[in-house]
Amino acid sequence: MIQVTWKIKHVLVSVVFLLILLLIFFAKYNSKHNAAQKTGQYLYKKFVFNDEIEYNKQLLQEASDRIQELEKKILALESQVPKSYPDVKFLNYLSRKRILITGGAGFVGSHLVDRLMLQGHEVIVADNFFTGRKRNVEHWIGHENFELIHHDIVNPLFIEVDEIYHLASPASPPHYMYNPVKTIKTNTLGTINMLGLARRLNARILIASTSEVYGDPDIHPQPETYWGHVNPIGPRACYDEGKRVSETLTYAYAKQENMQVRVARIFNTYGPRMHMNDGRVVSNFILQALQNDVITVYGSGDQTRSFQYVSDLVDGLVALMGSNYTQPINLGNPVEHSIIEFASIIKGLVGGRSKIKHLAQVEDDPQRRRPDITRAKKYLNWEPKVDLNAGLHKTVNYFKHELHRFKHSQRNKFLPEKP
Ligand SMILES: O=c1ccn([C@@H]2O[C@H](COP(=O)(O)OP(=O)(O)O[C@H]3OC[C@@H](O)[C@H](O)[C@H]3O)[C@@H](O)[C@H]2O)c(=O)[nH]1
Repeated sequence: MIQVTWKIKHVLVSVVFLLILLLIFFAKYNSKHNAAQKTGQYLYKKFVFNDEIEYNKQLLQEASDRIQELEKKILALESQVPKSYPDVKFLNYLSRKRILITGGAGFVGSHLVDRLMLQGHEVIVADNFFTGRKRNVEHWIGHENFELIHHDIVNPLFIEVDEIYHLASPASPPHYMYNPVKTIKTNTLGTINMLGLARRLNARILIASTSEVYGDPDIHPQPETYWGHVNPIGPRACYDEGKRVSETLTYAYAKQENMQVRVARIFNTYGPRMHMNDGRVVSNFILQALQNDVITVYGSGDQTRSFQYVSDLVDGLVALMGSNYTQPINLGNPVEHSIIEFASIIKGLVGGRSKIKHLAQVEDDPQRRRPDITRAKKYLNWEPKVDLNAGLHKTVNYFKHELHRFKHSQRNKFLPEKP
């Protein structure tokens, strides 16, 4: 019995001793294993993790290549699907005209393209895309009555047409001042080329002139008989003197070559398809208000302008081309607003938290401008129909949409710079 107890004790002591040995072994093994784990993590971070970044980069690159490939395929497929166009009127060959619009991809030009296409005419657009955009006329690309030519009218153009609307020229002050020599060339050489083309074809030509031919006027409102008050060497001269020469050339050709000419003096015009960085007051104020930026009023804001909606202008241009009236005609809305008042109108319409900020006055900025439209009423039976609120409402919606589009594109660098 004593021997059995001793044996149990002996076994127990041996088991305890073994357990202690095992514990020591496990403790040592664990600490070694932890160290190894730490070293492993370090090595993993140093080499494998970096590899993982490279690997992810590679995956992204592959994904982007694949997306590009798919986009190309979608474009190819889209070009096979017959495009649908707005319904154009059918005109027989006697009433259908071939009409050239220079600057037809621009703001005003593209609205004129729409009107003439819908009427059933064949329209050819010549544009150098300095301020015009393919997007403005893309809904007509591929239509059998439509043609788009990438052409700078400073160089001659040889085509066959019945009528020419010569609209090509930058029109916004920051744009036309950006390259004044080019602006002068467009309005002199470009106009000579178009008048030469019209003479060769015996085509009727309408020249887009401007209210800027009146300069900073000392007669108010401005009738067409007013000769203007223009600084010939000021920063605006490239445009206002350019357009004055354009008019001079037009009447010189008309007299010398017995041509059919029309001259529209276009006053401040606004509406959808204005460029996001057009730089003129309507687009600036709307974009500033929509983004809660300060509204930039140049000078005191007491200077005045009269704003016409683009569809009214297009009505006037088409009516003028179709009329027998050959002297210059004002096309503008006679409702006049001061610029500070205009800023409040935009703020009221858009809402938001924008504050008005006065910046330095622009050199040679005309102080008052309002068209006398007696001539247009009498000879074209034309006057503007769209009131400011309705026109601005459409324009604000257009710019809202543009902002949304640009937010989702790389091109948002084109947004007007914040002052
Ligand atoms: O951010 C702005 C932009 C413009 N303005 C002011 O608003 C007034 C209108 O300026 P815009 O740049 O819109 O246009 P302007 O009237 O000076 O020229 C225009 O005249 C008629 C057209 O032929 C042309 O499209 C354009 O030359 C100016 O007094 C200008 O100083 C501002 O106060 N803030």
